[in-house]
Amino acid sequence: MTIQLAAAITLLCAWLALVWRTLRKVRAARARGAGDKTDIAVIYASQTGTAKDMAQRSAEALGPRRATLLAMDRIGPGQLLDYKAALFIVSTYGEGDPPDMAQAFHAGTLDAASAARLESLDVALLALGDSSYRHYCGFGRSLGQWLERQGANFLFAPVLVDRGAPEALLAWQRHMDKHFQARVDTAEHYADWRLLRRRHMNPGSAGGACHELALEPAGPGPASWSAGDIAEVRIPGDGRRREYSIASTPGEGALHLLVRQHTDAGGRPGAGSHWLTRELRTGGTLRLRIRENALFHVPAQPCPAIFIGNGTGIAGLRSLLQARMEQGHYENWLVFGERQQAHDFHYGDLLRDWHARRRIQRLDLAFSRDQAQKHYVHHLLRNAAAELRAWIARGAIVYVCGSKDTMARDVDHAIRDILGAEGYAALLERGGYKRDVY
Ligand SMILES: Cc1cc2nc3c(=O)[nH]c(=O)nc-3n(C[C@H](O)[C@H](O)[C@H](O)COP(=O)(O)O)c2cc1C
Repeated sequence: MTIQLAAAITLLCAWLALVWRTLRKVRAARARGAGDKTDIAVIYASQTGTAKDMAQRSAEALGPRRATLLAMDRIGPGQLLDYKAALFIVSTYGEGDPPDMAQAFHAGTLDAASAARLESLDVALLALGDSSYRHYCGFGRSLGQWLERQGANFLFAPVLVDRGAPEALLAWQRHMDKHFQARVDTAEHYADWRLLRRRHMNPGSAGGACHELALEPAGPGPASWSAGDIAEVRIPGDGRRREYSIASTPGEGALHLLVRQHTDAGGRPGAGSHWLTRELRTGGTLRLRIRENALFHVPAQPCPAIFIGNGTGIAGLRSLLQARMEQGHYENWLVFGERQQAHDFHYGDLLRDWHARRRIQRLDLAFSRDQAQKHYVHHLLRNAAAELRAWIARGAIVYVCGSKDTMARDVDHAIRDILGAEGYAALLERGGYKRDVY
């Protein structure tokens, strides 16, 4: 064989290999449905919807041809290089932990050796948190450090947002404008809502007075929300927003909130709860917006559901139960705790009626001060361990709403003990454990 012929064959082989590789890439991209793939990924990790909302607004500003909006459980660290740029918008939970939807991504980043180097990736980070927590923006910061270690190119320094601070959101808006010519809407879209009625729910209680507020939009158009969503309320003359679980469904004709009067350490009334429960007059208006709490909605399918809560946590559970009634899904188990049955059994008549009519199959109540020995919801769960296992084996979803540092913590320990490490992990894995705790 002459040298020229050998060279020609080598060239032909190289060319064929190139054609084959290109075809394979195109086919793989088609298989991923990536024919219309965008350059920018807007990736969010959110528990109660704030980060998701800001991610949606950022993706909208970039436009669908440039940006793809992705929940963090839809992408792994290994797929980041499918994009030229990744914008991360994440919140922090627990003790500096990631939101539930970020657990798998987070686990992937802990194994730094296996993840790709990210030198070719432009990144930006918006971290939401609350500086009254010890690990302020803990997950956002550790994500930022990981991105840096992988060599990603930060377009601008991470932006940390303390309790929705408008200045920080404006900084994000400015950066997005400068680097992407995208104008993110950071305005808070509050609307006027009118107070229709207010009723005192727990006269004679040893705890703070609890009031139910019934509200309707003051402007035109029907209001819409899903059971489990959160109402953010602005109090006049006070920069901070207050968050309340919505206690009703739109089908009931009004938006209900359960507000407990708070007093600070010096016995002074809390500004927000005081204004809502005392100063706001019937017929008066307040500024409110609804935040979707997508991880705390009822399932569409008729699987069993267990609702666990204490105190004003009954608000979120009540709306979920009402939604279940509207769906005709009656395999419900409610575990509720408060202080005294005579004063603190919020929605007691309704809940007993649902129970009597088998709309709630099982109703377990713990009134801590009705007997000498303290009795709480986690005790009820431990006493019903076998049944809890059976419900969960049948695919039950567990909802927890109420106090984070006491009830939710103790309930979490009880559930772990009852299910064992494997059962607990499996419940998390299938998205069967939903919490709205504060
Ligand atoms: C139970 C709970 C735990 C939280 N833990 C932290 C924390 O450790 N560090 C922090 O900065 N913020 C913490 N936060 C505040 C949230 O990160 C903050 O409210 C954020 O805006 C929520 O965003 P999301 O709605 O997208 O989940 C916590 C909030 C809750 C309700």
